[in-house]
Amino acid sequence: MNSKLAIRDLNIHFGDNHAVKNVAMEVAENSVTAIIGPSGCGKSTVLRSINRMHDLTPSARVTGTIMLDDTDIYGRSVDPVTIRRRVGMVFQKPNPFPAMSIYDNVIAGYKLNGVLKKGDADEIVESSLKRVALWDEVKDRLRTGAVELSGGQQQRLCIARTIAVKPEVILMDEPASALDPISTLKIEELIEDLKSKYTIVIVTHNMQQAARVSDVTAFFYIGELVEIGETRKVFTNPEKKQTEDYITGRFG
Ligand SMILES: Nc1ncnc2c1ncn2[C@@H]1O[C@H](COP(=O)(O)OP(=O)(O)OP(=O)(O)O)[C@@H](O)[C@H]1O
Repeated sequence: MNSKLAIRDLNIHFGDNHAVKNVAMEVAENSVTAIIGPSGCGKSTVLRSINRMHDLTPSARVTGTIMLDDTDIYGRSVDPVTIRRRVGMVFQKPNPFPAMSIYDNVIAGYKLNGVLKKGDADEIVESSLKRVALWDEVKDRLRTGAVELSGGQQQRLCIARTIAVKPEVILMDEPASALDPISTLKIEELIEDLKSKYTIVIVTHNMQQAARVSDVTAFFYIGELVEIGETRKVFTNPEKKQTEDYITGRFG
């Protein structure tokens, strides 16, 4: 397996709360890994550690190593901004910039980071929107506000904004949980399509979704990684009783 991410001895505290305990896992390049587990087990906390989002939370303390290829994400000389460019994130609630047009939302990452030539911007907007299958729906109204889109379209726009800056890894925190079934299906199809180019880690509460979209599933319980393996195996023949109890709906 060609590892894109290698997590070792990961511990995360919020003050006295030891939220993530001794986690070790690897994520293969161009794969989809689903993180599942009951509410509060640390799924989002692990996900956010992969692009150093906890840097923004004063009470958070992260120890251990997370290797992104050969880069230790928490290495002393590593700039978190560089990491966030390489590791993009999509949130539960679509969060386009409300004052910006569809067009400007797609290239927002460049606007914050410097100048972009008009021709290059046009090309990035078109290719990113095509990649998320939104181009045909919005190509005639690129200058209208992003908030005029439906929730599902907004989420695809946010994914377009994420991929526009050419990340290597995309983290998704319950990206479809605020969407209707048809929009959810579109996001799931998109995930399948995106993995040819990106490495994806997705947190989901929806076990059918985990089973549909992921190659590998990691089951967490009270801050610990209980089991990680090929999704088909985890769902049909888990190694641990806790995993089996969770996926069969006995708790959670
Ligand atoms: N910013 C924060 N400040 C303090 N504690 C936090 C913070 N974020 C998470 N925690 C704590 O870390 C633990 C794990 O939370 P986390 O959100 O990762 O769980 P989760 O599995 O993603 O839950 P859910 O499925 O409900 O979203 C919880 O005890 C939570 O209270």
